[in-house]
Amino acid sequence: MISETLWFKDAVFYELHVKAFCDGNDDGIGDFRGLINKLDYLEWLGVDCLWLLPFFPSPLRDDGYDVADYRQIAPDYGSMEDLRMFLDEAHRRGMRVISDLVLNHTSDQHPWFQEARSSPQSSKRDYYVWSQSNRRYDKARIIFIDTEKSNWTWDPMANAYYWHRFFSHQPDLNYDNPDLQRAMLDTMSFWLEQGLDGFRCDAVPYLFEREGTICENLPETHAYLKEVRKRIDENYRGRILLAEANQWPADVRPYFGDGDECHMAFHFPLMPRLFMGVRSEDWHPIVDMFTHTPPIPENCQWCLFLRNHDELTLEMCAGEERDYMYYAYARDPQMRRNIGIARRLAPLLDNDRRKIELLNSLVFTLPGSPIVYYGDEIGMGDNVHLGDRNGVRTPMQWTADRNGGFSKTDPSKLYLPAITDSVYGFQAINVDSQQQSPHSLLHWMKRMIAGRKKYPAFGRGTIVFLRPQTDKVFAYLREYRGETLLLVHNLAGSAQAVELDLARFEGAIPIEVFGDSRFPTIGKHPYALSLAPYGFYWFKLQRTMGDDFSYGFEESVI
Ligand SMILES: OC[C@H]1O[C@H](O[C@H]2O[C@H](CO)[C@@H](O)[C@H](O)[C@H]2O)[C@H](O)[C@@H](O)[C@@H]1O
Ligand SMILES: [Ca+2]
Repeated sequence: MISETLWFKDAVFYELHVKAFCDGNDDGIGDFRGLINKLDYLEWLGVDCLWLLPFFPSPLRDDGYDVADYRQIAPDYGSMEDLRMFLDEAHRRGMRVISDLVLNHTSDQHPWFQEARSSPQSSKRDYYVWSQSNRRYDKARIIFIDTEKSNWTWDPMANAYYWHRFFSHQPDLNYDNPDLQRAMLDTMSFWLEQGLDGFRCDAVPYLFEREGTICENLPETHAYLKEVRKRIDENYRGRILLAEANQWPADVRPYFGDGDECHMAFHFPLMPRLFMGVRSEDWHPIVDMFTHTPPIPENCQWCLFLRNHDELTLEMCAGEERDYMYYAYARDPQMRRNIGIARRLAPLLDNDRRKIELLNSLVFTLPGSPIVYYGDEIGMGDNVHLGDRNGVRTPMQWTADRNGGFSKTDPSKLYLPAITDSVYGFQAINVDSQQQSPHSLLHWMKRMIAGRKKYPAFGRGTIVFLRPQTDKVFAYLREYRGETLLLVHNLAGSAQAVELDLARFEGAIPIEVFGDSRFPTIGKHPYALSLAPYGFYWFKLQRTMGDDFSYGFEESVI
């Protein structure tokens, strides 16, 4: 029996920013009331869990990742009552909701920091990391290299330097302080009591600092996360922790612990390799990444994504690979941010519907749970001229009406301008028109979400990569409790013929799952398929009488 506490292994996630989704009071900023009005849409789409970006009071110098109060809601987004109503309505529709938990740092406007800087005697002084020297921890890299010159900033009021891994207005919290540790655990409980189903734990590798190390992934961080998990297991079973650790898989693996730390973690390095694989028409970069991915405990899951609210990060790409990604996907320097590319999915893929479907098919069928970034289900565009990462955070496009149906306010009052260009503007790309067209990308995404949810093997199964002669055809098997799926993707922009060694499945009938059509029975000889440019198949291998499907080939559990 599938355990309900492992729901996240079968779930399709959907990431959204409250402020960007729907404006319920027409002041130009999205809010919980607006979001409630759109829950029917999300239920219709079929997603299982919403991930909300930070919705707490904030000076918004890092779009809410600079938290000024951990226990309130930013007034622009609504009240606590609105949040509770939203959670009830989401839960009533069978959807779960997780939010960001910004553990590593606060805004410099947080009362803790204001108090801490005011006096060395303040009870909050030790909540932050202070020094008289800016040379400590000098092995730690600077993450936002496009804006920051140092991880230390001098505070004239405190008469000391304070430590920050991100923007200088985001002082790092000091996890060596037991009171701070407790305060953050209590913050977590506070939101779980309101009904949240878990957290995306922002920037988890950086919680502790130790001299002589790079100050990432330290044992102390894992010990603290185990405490966090313990509190969840003891009091909030079924809620989850999703680690945001932009690291190599071997360094992310410890965030799962022995199944006693985070339930999920993003697979950051896989993401650019999916784009590389399609651009170079070669499955090797993708499969290589899985060979670098250690097995994880059975009660854990990877989170797979194509795009999110940040730049398409290239932190986990070495020199040549990074150069290739910039060359392939961001020739215009305006598209680059920090170490990455600030573009949405559709423009990255030249708005080529075939490539958009192909890449989505990969994140929906490789081991892990997929996350869809709001707007990517309709192929929304971006605006590279907006600062920071704002170009991919513009208002959701609902209709062809004023402001794309996001808000009735004067367009000049929107928190960010809506996309209006002739290709991606809301007049051309919106939910309303795509809902009316059965062949739209939106309907296709809905069908794919439903298709994935029919087969537990996607969320729970083993994977075996087939190695066809051609580099252009990426094929693999997913297997779970006797259910075998065969996935075949043509990474090339030209039609391909392929022969797959499926002799072990002799007698089985591949059923193409979207059309429910039977393909020729698998025989002793290589199985021949032809694929359209960027085409792909999802097959269920249907047994015939007497098949036991015990193949004896090596299975890799990822
Ligand atoms: O709160 C600071 C930042 O935290 C997350 O950052 C992550 O995104 C960065 C890219 O923008 C990435 O380089 C870093 O490794 C991550 O921790 C959050 O997603 C950001 O929006 C936020 O600015
Ligand atoms: Ca509003």
